[in-house]
Amino acid sequence: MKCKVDKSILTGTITCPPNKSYSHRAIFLAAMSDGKSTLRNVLLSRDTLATVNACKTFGAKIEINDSMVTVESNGRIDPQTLEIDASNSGTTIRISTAIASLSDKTITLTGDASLKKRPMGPLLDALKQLGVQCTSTDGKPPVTVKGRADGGSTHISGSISSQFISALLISGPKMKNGITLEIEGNLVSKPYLDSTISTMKKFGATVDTISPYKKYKVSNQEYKATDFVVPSDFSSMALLLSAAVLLGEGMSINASLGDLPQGDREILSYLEKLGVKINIGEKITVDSPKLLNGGKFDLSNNPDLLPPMAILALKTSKPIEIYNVKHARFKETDRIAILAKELTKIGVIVTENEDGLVLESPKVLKSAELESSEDHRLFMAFSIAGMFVGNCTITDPDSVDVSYPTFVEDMKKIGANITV
Ligand SMILES: O=C(O)C1=C[C@@H](OP(=O)(O)O)[C@@H](O)[C@H](O)C1
Ligand SMILES: C=C(OP(=O)(O)O)C(=O)O
Repeated sequence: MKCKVDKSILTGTITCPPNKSYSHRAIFLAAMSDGKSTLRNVLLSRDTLATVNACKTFGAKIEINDSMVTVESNGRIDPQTLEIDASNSGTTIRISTAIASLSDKTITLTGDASLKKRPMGPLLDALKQLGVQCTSTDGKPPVTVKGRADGGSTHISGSISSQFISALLISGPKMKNGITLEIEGNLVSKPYLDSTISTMKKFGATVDTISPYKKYKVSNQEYKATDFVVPSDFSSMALLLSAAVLLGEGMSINASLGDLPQGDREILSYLEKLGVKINIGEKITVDSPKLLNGGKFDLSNNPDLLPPMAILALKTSKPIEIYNVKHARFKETDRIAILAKELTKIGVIVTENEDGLVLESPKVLKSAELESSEDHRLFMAFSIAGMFVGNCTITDPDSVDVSYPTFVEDMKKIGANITV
């Protein structure tokens, strides 16, 4: 499927969707807690519904009423079926794989064509050290695990994904010996570990940080059912902020920021460095210069900011250099390669490096068909870029149901010329 986008001026208020990462965590931890948890402002998307289905498989009773989700559980992991389909969600399959290893049944975990290309090896190697039998398809899904994970000491590479570590921390309290986890090399996407530990704390579990992002100890302990409010999602907001910078005239963003840590809040400092003034009041607005400053950006901690940062090259006076984000190649797609190829089509001057991109403003803007390869963040970024260039076609609009199902209708309400 494709959609057409044309030059647009965005005016009015748009509401940022709930945070996908915290929605996943709250559902998983509630499913591991004895009692009833009430989760509010939960993101309901293809990814988080995959987590709901996984948790129902683990034995939790889950009811969804608009954005309020109630989860009832006895806290035990008792798989009702022997297969979990995580659809397009890396977070779901990584965390579900560790939780599934808490039972003594052989559980298969799989996903869609994109997910079947995403690495699982480091997590499986770490689980084997904890007494779990694991198989994979050349290090990728479908994978199988057979517990019961007793726990103990394990080590894992941090160079590909923080989700492997989040998965082990989350399942640690349920292992009779707890876990001591050592992370080898430099951990990518560090802030997501802070999100994991913060959410675990909300559900009554403590993590002993022996050395931040290097070594953790989690003792055997019970999760406690609780009420949880999901904040707005800075990863999605980054796309709306880039839209405001490129297309906004009187555009504002509604968001409930909360106080839970979000690594992608860094988008605010990156935009300030580019010369954009951010106004955070009842709503969020931006004052953008005609041309941005350019600059160098280490996105090791913020891989999902790559698409919204890359399209800002459409109006930069100096190059935007993005580096230290090789792990963006292991998302729904190889985002570095696709951004390089597709943004070149509309005139952006792109140099692709192994760990990032150098992007210079177009000399001449060119309309084109941009292929998002069913990657939700690429579709949204390319749509915004297409509204700046004009007369573009963008493939795979349905991909947004993964993280921002109302993106097209919300954007149209503030003036986006986008026709699916
Ligand atoms: O833990 C999470 O919720 C996520 C972690 C990040 O992945 P990596 O840790 O694999 O970089 C991020 O890209 C993803 O969108 C969500
Ligand atoms: C990569 C993403 O999520 P996941 O890893 O959960 O698929 C994303 O939301 O961009």
